[in-house]
Amino acid sequence: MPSPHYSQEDASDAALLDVLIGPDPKAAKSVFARRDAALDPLLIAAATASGPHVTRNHYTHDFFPGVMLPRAEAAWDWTKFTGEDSAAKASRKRLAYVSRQGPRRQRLSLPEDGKENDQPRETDHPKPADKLPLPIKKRRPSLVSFTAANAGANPRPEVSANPQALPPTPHQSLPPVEVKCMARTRIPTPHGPAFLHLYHNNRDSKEHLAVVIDPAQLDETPEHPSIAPPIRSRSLDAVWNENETAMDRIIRGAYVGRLSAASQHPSISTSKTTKGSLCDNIPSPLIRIHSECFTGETVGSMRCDCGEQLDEAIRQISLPIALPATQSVPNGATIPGRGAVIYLRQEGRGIGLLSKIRAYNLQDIGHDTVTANLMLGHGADERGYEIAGSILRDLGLGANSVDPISDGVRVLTNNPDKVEALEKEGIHVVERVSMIPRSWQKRQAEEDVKNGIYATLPHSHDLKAEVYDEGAGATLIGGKAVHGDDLDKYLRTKVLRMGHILPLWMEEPNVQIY
Ligand SMILES: Nc1nc2c(ncn2[C@@H]2O[C@H](COP(=O)(O)OP(=O)(O)OP(=O)(O)O)[C@@H](O)[C@H]2O)c(=O)[nH]1
Repeated sequence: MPSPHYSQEDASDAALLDVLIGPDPKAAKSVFARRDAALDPLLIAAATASGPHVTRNHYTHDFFPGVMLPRAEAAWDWTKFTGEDSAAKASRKRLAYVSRQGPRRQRLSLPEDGKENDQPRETDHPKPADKLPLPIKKRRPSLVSFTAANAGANPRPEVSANPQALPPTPHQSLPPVEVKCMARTRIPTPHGPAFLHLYHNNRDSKEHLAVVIDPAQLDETPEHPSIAPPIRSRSLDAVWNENETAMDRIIRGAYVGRLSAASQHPSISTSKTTKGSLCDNIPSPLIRIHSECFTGETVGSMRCDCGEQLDEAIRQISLPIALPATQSVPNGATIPGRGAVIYLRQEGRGIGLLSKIRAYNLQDIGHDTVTANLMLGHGADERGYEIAGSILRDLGLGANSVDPISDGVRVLTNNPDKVEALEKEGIHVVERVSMIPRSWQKRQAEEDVKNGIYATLPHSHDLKAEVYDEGAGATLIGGKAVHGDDLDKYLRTKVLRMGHILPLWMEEPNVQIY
């Protein structure tokens, strides 16, 4: 019964509500009354209060959108359902979509009741440089280490259904990282052929990659394995389901040798069958853990050395390896270079491209790369290497892999933290190989010539003459050396503030660090 102070319109609304939520007259005779009646008002309220015009932050707007506004008309022209003609439509009062909230700028600067998103974010108001905490590296929570039992050829990375089964970890909510290579294909590069592997994982939704350099695999057949054991993905070569066909395996890249119209050999599911005849004295595979850098690798930015480093890593890994004479290879041998670049999608040292772009602007007004990150509320370095560890294990490159193909790896990096992180993942680092910027190598060589150490530039060693040539912005794969003031400042900061191991031989006194 409507309350006596209701208007007539209210009363009709109340009557409608009553019809919608009141007891069903037919059901009234039944033994069971409607049990969902109490929910109906909630459902109606939810249905009417949501819709394409309502967002989480705009729930206090009038819930009926401006259906008559020109912009909304095409989508919400209800007159065509009511048979209203255009004159009647034009004479009808045009509804306007009116917000009862204050302007966003006002709400952000004057948080009323601590509602989410009403608080200014740290990135909106960078901290002054002199109020910053120490540059402690903020990393993603470290993950539990893999065991031989759970590493290797998992057909599908899955979260364990039984949390009891997980080994104890300070972050109980995180399952162990599992990766699965979804596809592999041959990529010809300026430095030689590579195999690109695309990985999925159970930790983030990013597609991390492995560029495997092992061209000996191209000449391999099941009957004629190569001298060094091939670097292959266990999860890719696994049998994914009992119905998979040879063509399924070929399409995802689980094949042996070189794929062509005339040659298609699906791989066999265990790496043992494709394992080459182990030769002693084969150096451990050379690897690099590389973090995505859109600006350096795609745009050719000379603010950092990332593009050059990616190119240089692929180049160095592709260099042929001379094997000394041993019992198994009495005359010695030269085998193609072998190793991998694990390409992690952790742009901007893990802070993302948006924040990195903001950080660049802070750098332009005088802050270095570390300070800029801190001012934006980020850590100096927010990267993690657990996924890299899992990918290396999947490729048989960790001592704790299922069926490892080497005892350890040689790592191309100047960053000691990376070495430490890999060791924590159970990947044995037998050697750290420095990544000296090409322009520094050239300058060093010129110094040596000046000092009479060489008569000419020492182009005879592994760096080809043309690689020395500085090409502005030539940081892309197959490019030359990159050089510039911004880059020098960046490199100096990495050495002086981030502990990267590089000789600052070209140090000039009085150069301000940015
Ligand atoms: N936040 C931020 N990230 C940057 C900047 N310049 C490059 N990066 C990112 O830094 C990452 C590469 O890290 P670096 O610190 O250059 O080198 P590293 O990988 O730690 O060490 P190396 O193995 O020796 O190359 C990439 O993800 C780049 O996008 C910068 O100015 N600010």
